[in-house]
Amino acid sequence: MQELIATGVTRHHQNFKEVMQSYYQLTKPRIIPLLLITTSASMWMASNGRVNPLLLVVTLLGGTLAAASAQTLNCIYDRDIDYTMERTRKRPIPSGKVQTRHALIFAIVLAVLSFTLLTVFANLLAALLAMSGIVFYMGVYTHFLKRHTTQNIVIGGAAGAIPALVGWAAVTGDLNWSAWMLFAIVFLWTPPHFWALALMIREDYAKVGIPMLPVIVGEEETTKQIWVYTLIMVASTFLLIYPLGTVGIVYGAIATILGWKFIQKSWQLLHNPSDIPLARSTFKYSIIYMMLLCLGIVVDTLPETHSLTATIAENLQTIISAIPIFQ
Ligand code: HEM
Ligand SMILES: CC(C)=CCC/C(C)=C/CC/C(C)=C/COP(=O)(O)OP(=O)(O)O
Repeated sequence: MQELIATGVTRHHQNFKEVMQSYYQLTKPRIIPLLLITTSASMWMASNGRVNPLLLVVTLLGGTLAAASAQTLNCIYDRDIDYTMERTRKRPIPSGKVQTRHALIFAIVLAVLSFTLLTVFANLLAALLAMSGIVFYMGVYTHFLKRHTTQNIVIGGAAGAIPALVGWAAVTGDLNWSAWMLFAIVFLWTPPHFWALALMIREDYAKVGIPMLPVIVGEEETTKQIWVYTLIMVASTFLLIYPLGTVGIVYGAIATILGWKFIQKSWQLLHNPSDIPLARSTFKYSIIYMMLLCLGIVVDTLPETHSLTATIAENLQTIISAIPIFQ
């Protein structure tokens, strides 16, 4: 198969629009918005709700280019298994729409553009972190882990959590505990996110010999691990409130409601490990969860929210002190 692609036998003739679409597909574009949402949440936290709009645009653009480069390299490396798996067969390289050599040039151009943009308009740390995301996703996850260990996405998940660090670094030029905490939340979120999906498509992974957890240890053990990671992840979301104090009560309320729902889903899955629709719903919820949690961070850190909660607290204090038993 690789030979076939390498010799270009399967190459397709496409018009300009189709070529553009093929390169766009190489970047696995549906995943990028959520990576940018975690970057944005981090930028809002780092700037106490006052993000410089230009820096935001530049950082998100740099992040998009870096993630697109990483995904393109992954498409090149995994072209053999992508050809065999149902879900990935139509990707541009296995379907012969883009040649491997051209994809490589595309990935390099994207990475160079990302590095330049971030270095010039944000800072060197943000640029280096974005590049480390590419290296880790490609070198550590795709090359070393994906085909060799059931812990592939646990360790590899660190790549997907790096955009949170990029966001913080772009604002402050530095990293602190809060930045690492958001990194840890995304890191711990990745196993429930991915294993719920892997439960649905484990036959596909089994076919190409990828040792995704459900393929090797089965559904029951996988749902146990999803349960444990969900509990630790949800608990970790509160560390941003205490002891870190980066976010407050509004985020706390949102994290509680969202976390409770995630725990419920994982619990149901734990007791119904073969329920594929439930696994699908848990996977979809994991995405909504991360989106809304990040939105919660943004809303919580806005100066308007601070003044609103301060006013509510003051009024509550006045009301409480007017009640005789509290006087
Ligand atoms: C090693 C870590 C991860 C693995 C192995 C993984 C794997 C996957 C896979 C296989 C899909 C299905 C894609 C498809 O059908 O083409 C998916 C979907 C998705 N992933 Fe992940 N993921 C990881 C981390 C992340 C991270 C960190 C984010 C963002 C913060 C993310 C966001 C998404 C989104 C938004 C989708 C849904 C895309 C759609 O609408 O089809 N993933 N993930
Ligand atoms: C800062 C920076 C550039 C970070 C990189 C972040 C990044 C690209 C994360 C991607 C995570 C992800 C969707 C993995 C799926 O890979 P897979 O190969 O298992 O999926 P597949 O089976 O669909 O090919």
